[in-house]
Amino acid sequence: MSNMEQDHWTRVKGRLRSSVGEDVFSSWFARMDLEAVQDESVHLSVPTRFLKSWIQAHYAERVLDAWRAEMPKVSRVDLTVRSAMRNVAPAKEVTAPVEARRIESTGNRPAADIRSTATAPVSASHEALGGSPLDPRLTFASFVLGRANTLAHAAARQVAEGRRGDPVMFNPLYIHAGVGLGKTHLLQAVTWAGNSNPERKVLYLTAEKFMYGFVAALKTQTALAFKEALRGIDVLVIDDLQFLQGKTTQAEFCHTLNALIDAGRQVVIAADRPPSDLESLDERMRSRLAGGLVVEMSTLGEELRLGILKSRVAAARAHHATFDVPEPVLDYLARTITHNGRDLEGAINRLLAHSKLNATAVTLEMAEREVRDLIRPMEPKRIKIEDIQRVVARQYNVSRSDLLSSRRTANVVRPRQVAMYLAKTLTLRSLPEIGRRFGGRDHTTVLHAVRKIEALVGKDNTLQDEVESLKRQLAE
Ligand SMILES: Nc1ncnc2c1ncn2[C@@H]1O[C@H](COP(=O)(O)OP(=O)(O)OP(=O)(O)O)[C@@H](O)[C@H]1O
Repeated sequence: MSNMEQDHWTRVKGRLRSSVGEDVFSSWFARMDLEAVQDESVHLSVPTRFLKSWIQAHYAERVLDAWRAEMPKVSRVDLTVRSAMRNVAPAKEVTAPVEARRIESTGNRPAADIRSTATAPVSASHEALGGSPLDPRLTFASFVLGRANTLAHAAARQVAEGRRGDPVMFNPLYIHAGVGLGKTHLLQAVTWAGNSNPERKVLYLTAEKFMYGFVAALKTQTALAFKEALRGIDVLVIDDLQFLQGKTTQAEFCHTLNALIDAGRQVVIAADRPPSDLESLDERMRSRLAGGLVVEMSTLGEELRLGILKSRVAAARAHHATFDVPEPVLDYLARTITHNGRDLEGAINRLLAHSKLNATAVTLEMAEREVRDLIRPMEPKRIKIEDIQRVVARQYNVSRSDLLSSRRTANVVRPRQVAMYLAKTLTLRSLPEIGRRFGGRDHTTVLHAVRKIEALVGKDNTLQDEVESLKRQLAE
């Protein structure tokens, strides 16, 4: 690779860093390498499939924009997985991405490596069907109930307790929530409980396992057997659906889902967003997913956080009888570690490690010191395109369907352009996706709107005030 290409690459990284911020950059782009620049194509590589699919789903356009700003002739960016090119280790690759995600998303090894290592026998049928590994601790018994998850829990229980041949009440059951709010816990609880009935077969697969299991099966010509196996089960549980990538895999997923639902089998799905936001799936698929019961688990309230902490302490005490965390310390942790369940678990693991290794009792002072980095500022609210359309429609006194319609009168055109501009600047959605969400418009229409409002905001104080006010309303 020439020095000039290396210079370009350094500058592209600089652009990416300033466009996404240091944290995002170091999480997703720090391990990205430039392989080659050929004519109009740039070849980049990353070390894991997980990074590849994440970058493709969330940052493809930004990477391309950064290259275009540097080298206008670039029209495409190809992303490959380094390990896959240099060494083939299929068994590892299936599980590695999940591990990577767990660690990257917390910056804190989940186990703190002192959690219980006891493994209950995994259901034979689950194993035989090639299900993803199950954590024996993630059961209904250890799932703490609160306002955030009552409905999801009730629906999950209902599915788990169903019997072969029972009419299926809601299909699919689709649970969505932000990172670390208990989706995997609930789905694995369904799997454990469902498989405790010898009559039923419940299969838990991460979307990655579905993808790689399926792709591997295709390569070894056993796709039919894989599909048959899937169809022979009573409940299919799919975790992290947002990672389902690739046209063939998605088409297969749709066939499997349709076949199962039509045959009266239950499907349970979890993802980090509602079906309507799963951009990479086609419209028919999204509506099929939304056609059962869609339940959101919201952020963990303080009481629920306290409950989770207490259950973690109780679980730790089963192996470390002298371990104790005084009430005021638990209250302090529940009040300050607001982010997700994984951080709560990490906090208890650290206190346990510290008190064991130093043979000291847990105090408030120790807790404050040990968990300092888990206390994060509140993340800005994730803004949805629907929210933007609602707030803009209200401000300009038009209806949301006006914004999505083909009407071209001035009182509708300007609000529509403002809404598109906000969708581009406040969300990570791509131009084609925004176009689709605004009544199926072309991406060039969105680009035109974004540029127009960008230019006007610089000159027109009234519009600038309106846009600022909309941003404030959306942040509330
Ligand atoms: N209601 C709850 N009761 C008990 N533990 C919980 C609860 N909610 C979350 N946790 C714990 O928080 C941790 C993270 O939860 P989990 O892995 O289920 O999150 P997730 O929503 O699947 O996250 P991701 O989006 O990263 O996959 C786990 O240790 C889990 O046991």
